[in-house]
Amino acid sequence: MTLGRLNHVGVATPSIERSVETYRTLLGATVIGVPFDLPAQGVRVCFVDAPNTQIELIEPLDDASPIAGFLRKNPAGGQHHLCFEVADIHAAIADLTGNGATVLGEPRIGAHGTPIVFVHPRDMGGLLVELMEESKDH
Ligand SMILES: CC[C@H](C(=O)O)C(=O)SCCNC(=O)CCNC(=O)[C@H](O)C(C)(C)COP(=O)(O)OP(=O)(O)OC[C@H]1O[C@@H](n2cnc3c(N)ncnc32)[C@H](O)[C@@H]1OP(=O)(O)O
Ligand SMILES: [Co+2]
Repeated sequence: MTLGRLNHVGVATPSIERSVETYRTLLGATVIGVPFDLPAQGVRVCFVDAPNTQIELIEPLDDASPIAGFLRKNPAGGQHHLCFEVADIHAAIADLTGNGATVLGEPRIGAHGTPIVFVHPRDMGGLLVELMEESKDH
């Protein structure tokens, strides 16, 4: 596989509303999306734009959400994952598994409407990595 651009930095938060206010007032964020739910992934999402990438604020929709588990360990929230773009998610999965990495589950549609997968943190030095198939319409 070929590592593509950093699409977003996933940041877990107990409150998207409070986090948006912090990014706006402390960091001067101006382009802030409308929060939306992704029930299939158990998260509520809000994108904050930076010139070269996005912050993906993610809040748990329920106790079964992976973000709920993260917040139980990190109640204030914090950096959760990095998401890189790939040209072909299936080719990337084949390369990763061929190199012994653990890909978590099957590709599913992520917050940008394209297929995503996650690589287990133990394969990436403690970093949760999301791979997102780059959108074909650009
Ligand atoms: C809508 C999709 C959206 C998008 O961009 O399109 C998103 O990004 S949604 C993001 C939320 N979804 C996910 O995170 C799905 C993938 N995550 C998982 O499958 C789990 O969270 C997993 C496997 C990373 C951790 O599972 P779990 O929390 O149940 O297990 P543990 O707590 O025992 O953790 C095992 C091991 O991993 C370490 N860990 C957990 N979370 C993270 C993290 N975010 N970053 C780094 N490391 C993490 C945890 O500390 C444990 O380490 P150990 O040394 O074994 O104690
Ligand atoms: Co993400």
